[in-house]
Amino acid sequence: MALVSVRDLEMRFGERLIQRGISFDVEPGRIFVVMGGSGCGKSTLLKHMIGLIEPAAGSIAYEGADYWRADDRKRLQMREHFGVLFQGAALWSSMTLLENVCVPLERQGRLDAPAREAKARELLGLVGLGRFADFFPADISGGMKKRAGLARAIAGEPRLIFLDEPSAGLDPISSKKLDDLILRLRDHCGAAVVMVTHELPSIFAIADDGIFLDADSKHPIARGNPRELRDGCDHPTVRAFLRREDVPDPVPEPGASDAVGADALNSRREAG
Ligand SMILES: Nc1ncnc2c1ncn2[C@@H]1O[C@H](COP(=O)(O)OP(=O)(O)OP(=O)(O)O)[C@@H](O)[C@H]1O
Repeated sequence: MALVSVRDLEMRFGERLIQRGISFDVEPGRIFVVMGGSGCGKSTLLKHMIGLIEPAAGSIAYEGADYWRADDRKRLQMREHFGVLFQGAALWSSMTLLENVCVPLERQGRLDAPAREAKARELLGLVGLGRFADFFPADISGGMKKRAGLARAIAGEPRLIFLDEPSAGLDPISSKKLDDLILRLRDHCGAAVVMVTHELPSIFAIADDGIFLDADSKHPIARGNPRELRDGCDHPTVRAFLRREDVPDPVPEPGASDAVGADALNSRREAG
């Protein structure tokens, strides 16, 4: 059985449709990437999946249990298996890295204080921050914050890790290190990863599977292994994104004269 099954999901803010017809499965131990241009609804999809926003229609099930039809107790149980790293890492600035990583362990209530601290130190070591346990977030770099955020996200030994643009703002070397770390953490926890990212090198290096959301048509336009989509998908938007090809110029509005159409196209080119 799939770890996650999303079926015919429809996402709206009030009357405004963001996406509809989203269906996919995520299998245990796989890295699944949500792709698409700015504003198509990738982060919104993650927020639906972690229980922050209720779908307008459709379902999201974890190991066969429908999240939004479950009672509060069952939902809480499901959320205990999630590890989440939002954009910006969202560490608590008044706490040291060690204290930040201890928070989910305290919430779980399974370990006493010395065992929590030992576990948090082990996790910080795993992400290469062992020497920085007593630092505050303001005193470390952006890449280190992301790694600390990852340590916190996996502290509760999640079965499912959600990452929203983990390598945004990182230089290519830090970004590559973060990719390697995500693979190691996936292997360490045996968890599945659902990740939003624009970083093509990351997508091709670590994603097993994925979905491509389209802002214009407001539904997914491709699904599958990103490398296979890059090499075999014919949709112009998917090709433009994954192969960095030019997007074809829009067809001029019917009725517009050639001169007006050419002017409009030229001014668009100058503006762009
Ligand atoms: N709380 C909200 N209320 C109303 N509209 C929202 C809200 N959050 C997001 N939106 C809108 O929903 C659309 C999708 O936003 P979302 O942040 O999910 O896009 P995205 O694909 O993650 O974009 P990006 O790649 O730029 O981060 C956008 O048009 C955004 O303005």
